[in-house]
Amino acid sequence: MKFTEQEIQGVFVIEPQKFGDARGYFMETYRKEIFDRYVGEINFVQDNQSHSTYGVLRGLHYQKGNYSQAKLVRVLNGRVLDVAVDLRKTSPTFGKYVMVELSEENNKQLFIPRGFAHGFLVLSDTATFAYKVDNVYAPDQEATLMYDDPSVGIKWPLAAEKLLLSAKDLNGKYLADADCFE
Ligand SMILES: Cc1cn([C@H]2C[C@H](O)[C@@H](COP(=O)(O)OP(=O)(O)O[C@H]3O[C@H](C)C(=O)[C@H](O)[C@H]3O)O2)c(=O)[nH]c1=O
Repeated sequence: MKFTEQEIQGVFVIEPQKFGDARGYFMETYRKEIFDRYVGEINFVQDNQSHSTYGVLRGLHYQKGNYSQAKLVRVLNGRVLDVAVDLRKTSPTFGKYVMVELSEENNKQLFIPRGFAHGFLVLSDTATFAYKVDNVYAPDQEATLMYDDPSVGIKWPLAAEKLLLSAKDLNGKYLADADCFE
């Protein structure tokens, strides 16, 4: 299992070892003792899974304050562009983002610490997305950072008219008004 820290400190791309044979393949996708050695102790408490079609953009979401969630995300089927935006006010990379292609082909995972907005854009016909979080769902603490915030400047490869977003995601806040993290 290979861990590569990204240009935003604390964000890691993780690449599991894949064992192929005539039947198919096997890989360990998470082992706490290894993960904690590279990332620091994280106690995941909830697993999530979503399925989306081409052009769906889910995000950019986060839970406010102490309800914030660290996330370990991966793609079971398909291909997505995964994005994490640093919302930690004291961070030298505040307002900056990491964008990583996660797919069933590259088996890459992304670890996103607490204090980030997270989302992804589906680039395959469909995509099944699975992830662990270290804080349970708190719907009344949810917030959305607008995917098209010019002050963040995320370079999505699809034009806005080709995107499919939920009503919630079309009515988020821009960075200047967002509930960021101390
Ligand atoms: C997140 C969540 C949602 N739900 C229910 C609430 C809604 O009835 C339904 C769909 O929720 P939502 O539209 O918020 O789902 P996504 O747009 O995929 O939200 C996720 O999108 C981005 C990528 C994230 O990183 C977050 O984990 C999460 O906000 O699932 C639950 O019951 N538990 C949960 O933990």
